[in-house]
Amino acid sequence: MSSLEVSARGAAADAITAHVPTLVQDEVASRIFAQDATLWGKAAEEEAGKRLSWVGLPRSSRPLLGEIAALREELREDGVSRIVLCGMGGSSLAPEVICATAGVDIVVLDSSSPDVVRRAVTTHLDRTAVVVSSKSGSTVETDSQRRAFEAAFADAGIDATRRIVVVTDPGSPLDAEARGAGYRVINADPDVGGRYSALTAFGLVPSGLAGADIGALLDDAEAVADLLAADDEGNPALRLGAAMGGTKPLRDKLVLVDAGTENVGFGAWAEQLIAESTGKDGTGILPVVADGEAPDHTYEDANVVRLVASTEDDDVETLADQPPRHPDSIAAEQPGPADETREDKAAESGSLITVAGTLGAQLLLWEVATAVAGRLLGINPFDQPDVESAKKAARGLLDQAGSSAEEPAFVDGSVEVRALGGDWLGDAHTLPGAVSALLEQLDDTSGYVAVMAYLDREEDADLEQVARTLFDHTGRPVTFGWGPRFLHSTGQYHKGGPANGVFIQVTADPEEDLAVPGREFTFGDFIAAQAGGDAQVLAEHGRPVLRLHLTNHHRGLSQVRSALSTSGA
Ligand SMILES: O=P(O)(O)OC[C@H]1O[C@](O)(CO)[C@@H](O)[C@@H]1O
Repeated sequence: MSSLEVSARGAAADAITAHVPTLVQDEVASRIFAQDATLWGKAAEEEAGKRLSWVGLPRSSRPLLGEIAALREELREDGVSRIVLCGMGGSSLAPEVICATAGVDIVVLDSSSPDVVRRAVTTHLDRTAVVVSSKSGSTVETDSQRRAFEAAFADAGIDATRRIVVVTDPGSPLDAEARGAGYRVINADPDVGGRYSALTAFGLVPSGLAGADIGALLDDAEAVADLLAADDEGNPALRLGAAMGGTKPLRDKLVLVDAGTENVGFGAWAEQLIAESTGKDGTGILPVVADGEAPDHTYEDANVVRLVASTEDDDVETLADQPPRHPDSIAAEQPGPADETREDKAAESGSLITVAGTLGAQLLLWEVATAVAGRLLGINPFDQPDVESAKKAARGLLDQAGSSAEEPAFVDGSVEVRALGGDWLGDAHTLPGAVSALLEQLDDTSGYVAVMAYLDREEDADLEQVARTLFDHTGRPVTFGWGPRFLHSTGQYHKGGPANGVFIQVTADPEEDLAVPGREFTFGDFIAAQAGGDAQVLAEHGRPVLRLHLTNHHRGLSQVRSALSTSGA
């Protein structure tokens, strides 16, 4: 059995029938693996020309294995048993999934919350090593986190050159600075973009140091490389890409449901790959990492992906076994009412894709499929033009650090309420009323709700449940992102994708602020500027944004959870 299987039903299967023959005829798969930059149009050619090296990583990354193993041994001999990874988006999402799937511990620090950073730098520092990962070397979150660790190691009398490992592109600002500081530096392949970097040093170094079997990961990816490069109608990546980007009308909400996959937290990694690759020029695919069952998502623009366990071969047919669907064969395929399951019903009315495969195989599968979907959508899957706008706005607000935020529309208990992006608030004067006013802006055939919580994803984890209650109430897809982590994932889509999102932002004063050594701003200034900057840019794009700021963390959070969970939502 191949370690990679895909099947599709409903609109997704029709998209496969409609597009795969042409993709095969145009030799798209083999051209991707030949790093042909012309596949996405003239405007994308320059960027694509330096962003396709990921197709060779299962082989080209192998020299890293020995270096990482030796470094892991050296650190263990130095008493290290805790690995902290400082990195955003593509510099941390893959190690998070790789380690969770391998069952090894790693602390992923992808927050600028003072309370979160303080916890990371003050816990078991004596047995901690830190991987600082940044492709550009200029991501402010990662730079600030590094500074905090450097200060902590210095205060503890620990030699940072023995405890800080840097992963960055050759020649980045961080590359020179880290080498100058005497840190171990491992350069990554510069011709791979962040969200495609799972099998580069960005994915492998932190995961290997944490104890994951990264050799097996590369083996699993290599085992399917030829299958994914084949100009063949059975190619799972051509089929998944067609199913993702080729439905007609476009089903642009890709609902990722964990239906038993062994790849823990896979949706969080796929979310950045898909949202940041496709969400631009007013189009794109919005990943919706959903809890619950596939059949819950029956809205017309849903394309549901069931991520099943590799061993479930009775539920999944390799597409090579499933003849391309022909319109008059569709009726014959439908199971009779008697033996219809909820899945069948979902498939008939909607669009259902089932994917199984080892993590290594799926990392490569989804990278190829996203590139194929990008071609069908007519966008450049390798740039992220709108991310910079939020970073620029945040920098502008940082320059005004300390100045008070604009006055709230009103305060309800421990929550300051602000409404941006239009005068949709009306006469609402309570938190539930403001939530109702925002949800009235939601288009009931194409809209989505994005909850963006600049809070502590460990301590405040149960807030994520509001995604389900808002979905139950609105019947529309709801995404939940922790800030600023989501800014490097769905953030691009929110600003560059279709203008049909409504946004709920939750921020809070920190328990205690934390200085960023060597900077005029604190972590508290920074995360507030990131939230303010993103809200500002969303509003400038005409998106309605409800900003909720907790003046008392516990009481405010309880009010927000209630307002987003009651039927009044
Ligand atoms: O690895 P870097 O350069 O720090 O960038 C982190 C992330 O930020 C982005 O550049 C923008 O979100 C992502 O594409 C990238 O994965």
